[in-house]
Amino acid sequence: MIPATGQASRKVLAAHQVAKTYGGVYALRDADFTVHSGQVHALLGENGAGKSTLVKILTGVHSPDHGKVLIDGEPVAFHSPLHAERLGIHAIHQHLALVRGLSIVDNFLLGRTHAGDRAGRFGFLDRREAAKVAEEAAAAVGLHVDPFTRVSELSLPQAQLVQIARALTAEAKVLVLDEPTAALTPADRDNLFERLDRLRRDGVGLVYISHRLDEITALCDRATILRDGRIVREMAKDELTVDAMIEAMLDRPVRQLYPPRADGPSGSPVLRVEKLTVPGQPPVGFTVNGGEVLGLTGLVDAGMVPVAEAVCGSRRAESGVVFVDGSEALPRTALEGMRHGIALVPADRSQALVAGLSIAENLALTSSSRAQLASRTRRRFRWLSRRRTRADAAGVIDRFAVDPRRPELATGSLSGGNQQKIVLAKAVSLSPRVLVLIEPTAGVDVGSRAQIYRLLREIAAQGVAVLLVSSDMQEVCGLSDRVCVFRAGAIVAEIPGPTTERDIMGQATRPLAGVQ
Ligand SMILES: Nc1ncnc2c1ncn2[C@@H]1O[C@H](COP(=O)(O)OP(=O)(O)OP(=O)(O)O)[C@@H](O)[C@H]1O
Repeated sequence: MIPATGQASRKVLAAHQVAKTYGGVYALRDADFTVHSGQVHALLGENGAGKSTLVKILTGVHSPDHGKVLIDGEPVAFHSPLHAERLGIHAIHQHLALVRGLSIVDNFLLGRTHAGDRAGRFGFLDRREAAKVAEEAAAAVGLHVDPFTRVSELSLPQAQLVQIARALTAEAKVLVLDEPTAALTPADRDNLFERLDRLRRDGVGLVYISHRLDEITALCDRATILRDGRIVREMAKDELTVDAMIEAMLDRPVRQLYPPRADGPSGSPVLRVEKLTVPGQPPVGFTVNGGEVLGLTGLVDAGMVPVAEAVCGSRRAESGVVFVDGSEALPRTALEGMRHGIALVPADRSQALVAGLSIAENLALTSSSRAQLASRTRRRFRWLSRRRTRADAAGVIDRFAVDPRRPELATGSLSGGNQQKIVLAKAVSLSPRVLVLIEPTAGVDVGSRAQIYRLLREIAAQGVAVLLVSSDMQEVCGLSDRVCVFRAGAIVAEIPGPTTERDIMGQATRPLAGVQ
């Protein structure tokens, strides 16, 4: 295939017969993969298939156990990701790869301050010039902040935008993007795609990982499919339909992504939020009935996340009241929230998991009461408790299709999507009256997403009030019974029944006249 600029496509980066094991288990084997200049190459596969492992080898995060990496046909051994960057290989990883204690501009400058560096713009240390570049690059992806702000003061989506902006200013031969749109609104995503298209036309080779398959169809020139650590198929652009990609990844079709909504009216109000005020936002109120899924959505930082966090107690509200089943329940901590029957699936999965503990141990740490119960039981019947914990975990692994199916594995060693399934399972195991989910399927593969959506419907059908906060508008439309659209911290519209992305965006971007 010839890039749009007319120059011939070159093999800029390649993996040849690459293999990687973790603790003796293959995450990747016999992988041959080539990135061409001027093309967008998708890497597809279920959670745990080996995509991130391949990307980490191609970008200097890990060394392969076998095989080699080649740049422009020459073998290369990266010492570190910064070494790979200096050779023109840049990446936006699924996890945040910024230094949280440093400002945005200092993160932009990291590794780019050497004379003769490929990132020529930062070939000398001029913070003011770098700040200007950082500010412009951030604005171009929809983030308007002071470039001297520390990353630790940003929200997770904002920090992800910084990561994207930093990579886009690099003079890259190859840019690898692992789930870059998880935190983006459709408008920001379109903006990013335009930038990526420009990079493609300039001859940059792009590797793109996403579980949002419509993005692959829109953007990619070819795809490589991984299953259980092996490359099982290559697909050309004209084969990249959503159904064909699902079959290639899962080896089975997914009949229906979103389960049918409940028939008839939902139950009585379970969650009632009145005049809830979080710092810098106007008071808001809404109700969620038992059996109902209420979607909260809007543009990035439209204010729905702080509101949802205040409902759960993971963020302090300034004022307002929250009722669960008619009892006053404005929690001041997440633990208080759990005691009132409110469970949270947070956006940042690292908040909800102890990476060094096993799947079974993380699941056992769900609530103070359960933890106390477990420790009491553990003291008296240590062997029984461990057996029960393992058996509980095995049940969760089956129900949520966690891979690998080994309760004793540390959650830190799971792939991103599988970690997310454990976070969700922890919240569900509390038997909550109100389940609050923030970006619940970011990084989760399409087969597992279908299972999770079915589970959420089942949970709602048991009379639970489900509050879904998501920037994936397809998900909001597919799953919600009703949608509240946020803008500048206020609810600007409540849309009953099935709705469309277009309706939501119309409300999310409407001028603010009349809204406090
Ligand atoms: N640091 C690690 N230690 C042990 N095992 C690991 C580690 N990182 C990954 N693995 C294992 O390697 C396999 C491949 O994981 P990888 O992260 O490459 O999958 P992935 O295709 O990127 O999945 P996802 O879509 O969920 O991000 C998984 O079984 C995972 O549990």
